[in-house]
Amino acid sequence: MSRSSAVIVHEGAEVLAEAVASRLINRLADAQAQRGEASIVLTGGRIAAKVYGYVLESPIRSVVDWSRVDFWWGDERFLPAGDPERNETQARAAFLDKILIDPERVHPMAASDAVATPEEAAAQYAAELAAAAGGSGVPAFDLLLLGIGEDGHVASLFPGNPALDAAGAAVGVRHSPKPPPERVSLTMEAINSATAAWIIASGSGKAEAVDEALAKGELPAGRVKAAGHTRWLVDKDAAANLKHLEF
Ligand SMILES: O=C1O[C@H](COP(=O)(O)O)[C@@H](O)[C@H](O)[C@H]1O
Repeated sequence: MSRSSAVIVHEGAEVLAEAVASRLINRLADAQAQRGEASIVLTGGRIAAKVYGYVLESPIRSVVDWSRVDFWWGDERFLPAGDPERNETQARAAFLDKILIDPERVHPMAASDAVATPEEAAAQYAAELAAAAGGSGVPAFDLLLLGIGEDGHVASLFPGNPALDAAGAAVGVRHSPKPPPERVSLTMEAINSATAAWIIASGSGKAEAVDEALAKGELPAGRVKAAGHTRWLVDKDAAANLKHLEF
């Protein structure tokens, strides 16, 4: 599989979210056409919530058999189950609780009322990933979604945090500059093993991070290079500093 990367600029946040939702549905439908099942890694954040809303409302939603999709998470805030700040809670409220899925195929990261530490949650997640991959490593995700922070973080891999260079599939994160301080994340290695990684960025607050990551390959976001393709799906505000692009 050869790695490729591209940037696709959209008019605004709503167009971006609707377009990503359509792409996502088609990507999963194609995977199911080939293998009978599909897998997706979900992300948290504001634009992701919009995307999930558009998936739910999409007229083509039924081209995917959602009961044969495995749902994983790229990162999680280490908080009690059901906490509104958990990425799992957000995705369930936005679409998972409203479509026909197989609960056995939903793989949330452990909550802080289930395990004692983010490291324990990460170890448990790595074991679940390895089991799904047939014994070790991570499954070849058909699609991995990522938001990007103003500081260029992806998943819960923050600039300068030791978790950024962690080995293995998942890592416990401490001292996150963005609350809550304790989190769980896929490692960069696991992220980059995905068949497709899409970084979704909306708004002027993300413009600097998008530019630094793309132009200089810096920041955690600049290290995302999926095994198959990497797509930067952005709106005009987030792309505003990309001087080499005309749009
Ligand atoms: O904390 C997180 O932030 C990022 C980006 O969120 P946004 O609201 O600024 O778009 C998100 O991608 C990540 O999953 C989440 O845990």
